[in-house]
Amino acid sequence: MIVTVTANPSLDRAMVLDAPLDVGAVQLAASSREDAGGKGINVGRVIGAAGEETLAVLPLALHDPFAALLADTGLPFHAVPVHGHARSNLTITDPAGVTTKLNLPGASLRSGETDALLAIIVSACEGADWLVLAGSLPKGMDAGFYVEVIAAVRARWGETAPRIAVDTSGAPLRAVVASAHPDLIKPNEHELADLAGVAAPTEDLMNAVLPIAAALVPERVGAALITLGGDGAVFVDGSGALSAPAPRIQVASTVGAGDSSLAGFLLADVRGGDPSECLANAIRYGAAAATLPGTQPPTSADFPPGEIAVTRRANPLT
Ligand SMILES: Nc1ncnc2c1ncn2[C@@H]1O[C@H](COP(=O)(O)OP(=O)(O)O)[C@@H](O)[C@H]1O
Ligand SMILES: O=P(O)(O)OC[C@H]1O[C@](O)(COP(=O)(O)O)[C@@H](O)[C@@H]1O
Repeated sequence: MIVTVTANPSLDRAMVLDAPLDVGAVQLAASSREDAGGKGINVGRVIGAAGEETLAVLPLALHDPFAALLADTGLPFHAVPVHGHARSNLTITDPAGVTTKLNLPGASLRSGETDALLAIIVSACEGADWLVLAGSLPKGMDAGFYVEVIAAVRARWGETAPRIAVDTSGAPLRAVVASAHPDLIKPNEHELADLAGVAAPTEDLMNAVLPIAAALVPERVGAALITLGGDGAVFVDGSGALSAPAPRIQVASTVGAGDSSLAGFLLADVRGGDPSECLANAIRYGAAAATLPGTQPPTSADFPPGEIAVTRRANPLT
């Protein structure tokens, strides 16, 4: 079972343009769709669509229009009652597949609501294989919330605690890496560079991120899956490093591609795959997500054709 946490869910509105985005002009969009989004929800939807057991934990206000969209997904969820409505995030995709994302900070949680969220996450982890802590934290929430969650889950479940994957950025990611030793992190190249305090690489992404990721593993994190958009992904764990290029695809919307990669990785892992199979599945799912409009969960029917070539890499630090 894979439990996902989305502390800051988002009603994702995706607009498709039939001409490049003209900043400052009035422009007619060709189409639009709305999805119940947020990183943990997206991960859970992919896992559920693949037939594996999953539970999404999230804060949700009574009468929030987000609830109807979430119910439509069929994703099993446990909602913690809160006052603030889910934010809306806007994505604009042009004919070349260039995606512009405008994300809101999300409504603050009151302190009792944060405590309730923490308690529900801990109890939801009973018997789980993985706990996925994904996305930003709502405005005003302490950047150490995920650290607190990880400590509480491990204290409650001890030897039987799930492995913990974290897909976040900025201060919450720094806090987790500084003190919580997650089993897996999934930054992209920008989030990894920000974490390491270096400029984000702009070329030769695989070779650029390998030493940055390797410096974190295994002292600070058990493993790192670094996704690189159309350049593929890199995986580093205690036994070494792997890389795989992304297939060439027709991009519809890259929203949810990173979440789908993480879901693909975890799906292969819970089905007994080795790191190479997990990385290949991450690439397949990420690329499949990018071919779908909006934030839709891909399935194996959406996989791009062909094999994913995984390469074992020399340790860049030796
Ligand atoms: N333009 C693209 N072409 C092919 N695959 C892509 C493309 N963009 C994303 N992907 C796939 O999705 C994965 C995750 O994308 P990425 O943009 O790195 O995630 P994030 O949304 O977290 O930044 C990539 O590793 C790749 O497999
Ligand atoms: O929580 P954050 O970091 O603000 O991101 C939320 C947004 O990211 C998404 O989860 C998509 O994430 P990815 O494109 O990185 O896979 C959207 O559904 C949501 O609008």
